[in-house]
This record gives sequence, C-alpha cells and structure tokens, in this order.
Amino acid sequence: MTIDSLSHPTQQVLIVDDEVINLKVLSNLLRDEASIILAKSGKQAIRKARELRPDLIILDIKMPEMDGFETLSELHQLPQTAAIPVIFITGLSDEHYEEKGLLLGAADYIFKPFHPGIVKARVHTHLQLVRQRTMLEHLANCDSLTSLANRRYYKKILTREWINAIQNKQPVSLAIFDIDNFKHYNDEFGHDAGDHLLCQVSSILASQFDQEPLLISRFGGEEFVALMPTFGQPKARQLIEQSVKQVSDHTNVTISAGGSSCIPNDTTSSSTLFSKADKALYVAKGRGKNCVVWSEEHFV
Ligand SMILES: Nc1nc2c(ncn2[C@@H]2O[C@H](COP(=O)(O)OP(=O)(O)OP(=O)(O)O)[C@@H](O)[C@H]2O)c(=O)[nH]1
Repeated sequence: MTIDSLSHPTQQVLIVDDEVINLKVLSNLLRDEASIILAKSGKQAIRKARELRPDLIILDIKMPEMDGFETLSELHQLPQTAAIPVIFITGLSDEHYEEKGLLLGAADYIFKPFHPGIVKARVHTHLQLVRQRTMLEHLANCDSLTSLANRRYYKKILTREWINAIQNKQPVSLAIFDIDNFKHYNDEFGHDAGDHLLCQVSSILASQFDQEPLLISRFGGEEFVALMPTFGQPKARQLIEQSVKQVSDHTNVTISAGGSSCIPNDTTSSSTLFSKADKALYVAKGRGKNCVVWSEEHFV
C-alpha cells in the first residue's frame, strides 16, 4: 500500500433501489457526474460497497428483506464502508422518517417524486465534499516531496495493525531504511540533487511495498520505515534485502536497513519493536553500510 491508494481517480456512485425503473432513471440522471454501480437490495448494496468502495451511496428506504435504515446501520458498522456518505431517496416523506434517517447518519434525505435538477445538484455537492475530504486526507497523510505516506499516517496504521496482530496472534515486522552517506551526496551534488535522489529511492521502495498489508513511509529526512503486518522474520527480511539491493542496483547510492519482528501481545509495545529495528540499523551502519541487520541477531 502506498498513499496513492487512498484516492480514486474517477468517482463512483452506488444506487440502491428494488425498483428497476428507479435505478434506470437515477443512473441516466447521474452518469455525467460519476460512474454508476447498481444494487437491487440492501444485502447486494453492502457487498458491492465493501468490494468497490464507492464515493457516495444513494439509498432507497422501502425495500423487501432489508430496508434502507438497516442497510445504512450495517454500512456504518463495517470499517470499509463506515465513512461513505449515504443519501436517502425515498417515498417516505414523513418528517419523522427524515429525522430518523439523518440521525442514523445519512448525509442527505430527498423525497420522491424528486426534481431531477435538485437531485443532480445535491449529488454534485456531496461528490465535491468527498473530493475535498480526500484531498485533505492526502495532504495530512502524505509526504509532499516523495508522495510516500508520512510519519503521521505510518503511526495511524501501526496502531491499527498492532491491535489486529494482537487479536489474530499474527507477527508484525518493521524495518528502518537510511540512505548511506547522504550528507556527502548533498554536499557533493547540491540539495536539489539530494531531493531528486530521495524521490528516486522512494519510488523504488514504493514499488517493493505496493501490496496490502505492506506500508512504506518517509519517517523523516533520509529515513524510511517499512511496516510489514502478518510478515514473520524470514519473509520480511527477504523483502528488505531485496529492497536494499534494488536501491544499490538502480541509483548512485546505497541504503542500510535494520529490522525487527515479533508476535505482539498485551505486554509488548510497538515502540520496543521500533527501537530494536533502530538499534539494528545502527549495527548495519557500523558493518560498512549497504546491508541489512535483523534485531534478533543482537538483541533478544
Ligand atoms: N536534499 C535533502 N537532504 C535532506 C533532507 N532531509 C535531510 N537531509 C539531509 O540528510 C543528511 C543526513 O546526514 P547524516 O544524518 O549525517 O547521515 P549520512 O550522511 O547519510 O550518514 P550515514 O547515515 O552514517 O550513512 C543531512 O545532510 C540532511 O541535511 C531533504 O529533504 N532533502
């Protein structure tokens, strides 16, 4: 995973209605605004929303089996769909239902029969809000020079993955990369060339860690942290060694890495994992750089 996976180039709207004619009318109306996904029931909507992560959901309320209120409640309970805004479009025009829908967390409530222009305008506004939110998230979580995840985002994901690992009794590995002799590179070629090199190294690392659940982040300066949830030491170490080799094969510099692995429990802390990796990095630098040291070799 890189930070780019947080944004989606074309916005998608999921329309949910048990009446095919309503699905047709709404998709014709909104196809200029976004690409359209259709669902004919609450259950189907939840499945598609989990899989496709649309930017906005337009939800009918009166549907057999699972009504719109139940569908919204379930969407809000799932981590993959909890933040997707939902607009109710419904024949239930009683204010009591409108209040219920908004209190459940709907972004908007539109009565049927609807005025096409008003629906279009409201959908347009909500999609614009989603774009603005995505942009803010991107700015908050992304390193502006390299476009990698920043330290703030890394910490957020580390907290989440640490809890997951405890619950599922799975390993977590972490490695810190540091560019070797970068001060010398800056002094020799200038700060702009140094920036360019940081971007080059970042893009090589991003290509090595582009699969879920991996995360590569710029921790600061010329230091990068790779988080490898579910990876035990052998698999993690192999990936880190491969990354170090890729940088030395494709740039004018080398990098060193220190790694550490554990199966977290209630008594272990992620900062211990980090400090073990940091100490291993120090050892790697002392061994002549351009190499990987894993903490177990030196710190049990
Ligand atoms: N161009 C550029 N340089 C940076 C940036 N952030 C940190 N640096 C430089 O990175 C260099 C890090 O130097 P040191 O900490 O001495 O490490 P080093 O020269 O790589 O030495 P070793 O870590 O022992 O291999 C400093 O010169 C910083 O100015 C940045 O965003 N752009």
